[in-house]
Amino acid sequence: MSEHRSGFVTFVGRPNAGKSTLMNALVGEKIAITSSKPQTTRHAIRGVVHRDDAQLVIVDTPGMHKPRTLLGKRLNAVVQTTLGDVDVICLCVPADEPLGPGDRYIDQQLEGFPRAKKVAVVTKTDAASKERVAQQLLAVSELREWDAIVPLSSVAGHQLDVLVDALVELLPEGPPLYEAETTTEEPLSVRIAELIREAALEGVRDELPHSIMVTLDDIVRREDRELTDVYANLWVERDSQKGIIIGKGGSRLRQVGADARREIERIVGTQVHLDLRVKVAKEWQGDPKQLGRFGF
Ligand SMILES: Nc1nc2c(ncn2[C@@H]2O[C@H](COP(=O)(O)OP(=O)(O)OP(=O)(O)O)[C@@H](O)[C@H]2O)c(=O)[nH]1
Repeated sequence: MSEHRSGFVTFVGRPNAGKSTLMNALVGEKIAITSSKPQTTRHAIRGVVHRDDAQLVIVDTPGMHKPRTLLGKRLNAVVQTTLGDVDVICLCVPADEPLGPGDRYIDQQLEGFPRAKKVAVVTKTDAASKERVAQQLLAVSELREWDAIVPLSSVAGHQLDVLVDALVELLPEGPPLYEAETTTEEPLSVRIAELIREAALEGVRDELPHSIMVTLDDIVRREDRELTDVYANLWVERDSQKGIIIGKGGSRLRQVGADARREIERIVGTQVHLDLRVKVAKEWQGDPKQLGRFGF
């Protein structure tokens, strides 16, 4: 039997390419949020895939895009640091949309990381015809010399094992880096904040998704009963957005709270009481002080 392998892998690709969904499918536990809104992933989240012969540590990155706001610039800096550290970079390209300037821009950025092996992943094959998938594989293969090219569907669960095999082969030999039970390093507070943000993103449009930020004041596990109190703030940039989030008579906020609570209960393992306050941080995406407070 060959030696044990271990190392770091990250997924890049334009917004909505299916990176978060793929990582969740690989790790088998919901740790990165997914939504139909672009650019919802803001943290470098690690998931760990365990096998007898290998351990694959997956680092999720914010979408790589041309920065327009200060937040955009800081997010890109996170991406640069992440990519400098990993063993394999996977460029995700959806099968159901033609290759565009966004994909080429990111592909060109990969030149800056010569140490990493590079894998092309054609995602969402369930959403495209066989011919379309074949065309996309051809188009992708013309971008560069890849170490591997894998078409797959995270939703249908097709070819995920093929990707894991290909990635493991590209990892250096080394011991396991994490305990066998570990599936994520992300602190509980960050996971909870992300679940609330995911619930809040449901059904909102235009610029609002990017204006939403969630912070946690406290998580208190009651001693006398199976209950956890979560104190959270949902930040928006303008008073008008506050109204949208809260909804008529508070109806929308109640829905967000109920949706988030269900997901939080799954990861904390007790009932949850969620105290969710909506607050305004004026134009926080362009305010260095606010960005610092939010951890960017
Ligand atoms: N049909 C189909 N849809 C998928 C698949 N994978 C992801 N999607 C959908 O594509 C959309 C984007 O998926 P995400 O995983 O959030 O994409 P992302 O690349 O992480 O997006 P950002 O966080 O914006 O960078 C969601 O609506 C997913 O449900 C797939 O295998 N098949």
